Amino acid sequence: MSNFQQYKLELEELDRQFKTQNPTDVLQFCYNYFGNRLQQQRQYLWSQKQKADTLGLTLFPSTDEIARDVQRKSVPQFKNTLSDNDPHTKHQTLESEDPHAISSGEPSAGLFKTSFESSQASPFHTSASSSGAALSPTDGAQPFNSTNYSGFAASAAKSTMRINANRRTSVSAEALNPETFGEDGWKPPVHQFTSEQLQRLNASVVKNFLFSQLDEDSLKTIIFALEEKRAPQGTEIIRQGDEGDFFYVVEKGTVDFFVNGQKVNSSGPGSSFGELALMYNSPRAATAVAQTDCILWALDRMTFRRILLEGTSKKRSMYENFLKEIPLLKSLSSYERSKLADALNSEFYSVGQNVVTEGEAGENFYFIESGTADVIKSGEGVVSKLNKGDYFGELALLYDSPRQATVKATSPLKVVTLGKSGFQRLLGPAVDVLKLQDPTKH
Ligand SMILES: Nc1ncnc2c1ncn2[C@@H]1O[C@@H]2COP(=O)(O)O[C@H]2[C@H]1O
Ligand SMILES: Nc1ncnc2c1ncn2[C@@H]1O[C@@H]2COP(=O)(O)O[C@H]2[C@H]1O
Repeated sequence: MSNFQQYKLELEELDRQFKTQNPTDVLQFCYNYFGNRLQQQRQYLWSQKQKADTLGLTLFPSTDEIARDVQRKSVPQFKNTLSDNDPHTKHQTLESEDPHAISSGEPSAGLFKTSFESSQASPFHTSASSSGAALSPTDGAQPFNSTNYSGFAASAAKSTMRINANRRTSVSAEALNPETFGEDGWKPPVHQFTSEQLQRLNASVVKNFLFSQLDEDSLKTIIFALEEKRAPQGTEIIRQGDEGDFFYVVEKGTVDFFVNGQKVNSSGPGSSFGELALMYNSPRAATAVAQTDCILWALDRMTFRRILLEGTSKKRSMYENFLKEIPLLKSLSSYERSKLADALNSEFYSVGQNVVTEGEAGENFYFIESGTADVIKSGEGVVSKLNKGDYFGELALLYDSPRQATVKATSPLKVVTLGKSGFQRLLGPAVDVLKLQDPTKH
């Protein structure tokens, strides 16, 4: 692609995003757009260093500090040079003991100088190796130990907030766009697993609904990019305000979440967390602490963005407004509604079709997104009429019983479905409301 074509593509993309987002501050918007694009390209080229050399691009200014990082073979993070000095950004500096850490309040000295930092190796205990070396069968079963924990806590304290502080940019503005990278040589990490690890992955993580929409190739990519990490009880897995590096799926244990020191949430096996900072390039929105010994599977930021970002953000924006309007879900926080959106799917039924049939086993809970349906009981006929925003199918899931009635579409029907595991995990206090409103008891 010629430089001119590339330039035109950039302008077209900027134009598209401008029209979608209609920003109030035009210069800031353009500034962020190009800063982020540059950051993405440099990050990408670092992973493709050879390609950068061929293009004659000097990626790194040769300061001593940077040379040391390169020698250590740590992967540098290319920052948007602007975020540190962005007048719209409220800076917050966490205490830093790291001599390489750049204070977020410091003015930048050059295009890449202050935007350059070495990524900190995760102090988590890792039992899958990215070097590709085969693991011994015992590797998957290392005991929890306190050294792992203290290492993690010390490292977390060193982080400073640097990217898009206190600001959540749109997902699309930040999304990596493979097309604009031309022939994209991005390669996800490929880890090797013991057969015991593979068994555990298949039994739990692979069934996560976030992965259920993926085609076979994407699913494989995700699975092999996952890294097993163990967090003994009390480990601070994520610290609020840090930048995002990994997305986590919980295989075992419970994780607590704190926002400004207040506990806001906990989640257990089958849940996931750490997506917000990766989706929006924003600082971590909460602190995540292992309430019990946890086994987690971590997915690196790039693989998350390349493979999971689009589906996740599409679902969140698709269902966000709809979920807000459902009375049953009023008690959920907006974050809980986002997590619920991740687990939803849409189904369509034509007039006269049964969505659920009396006496059958039930796997899903339903909300009506548009259209109408009748609830019919054998011997009684139509017992209820359902419209937009109504729900059904809760009884089979609440009581593990067969469907108590048939629900039939009376006009073209669009329903949003939630599977059994999401129903039990994501509805929170709404489950009590469902029990109270049981139609068979009224
Ligand atoms: N109430 C909450 N608000 C924000 N984040 C939350 C909340 N509960 C859990 N989290 C998770 O905590 C994570 C902290 O890192 P992230 O901001 O990347 O993503 C966040 C969410 O996945
Ligand atoms: N009077 C009723 N008796 C039984 N089910 C009803 C009634 N009214 C509405 N329903 C809904 O119809 C659904 C059929 O599947 P479930 O039994 O899972 O859950 C049921 C309820 O959501």
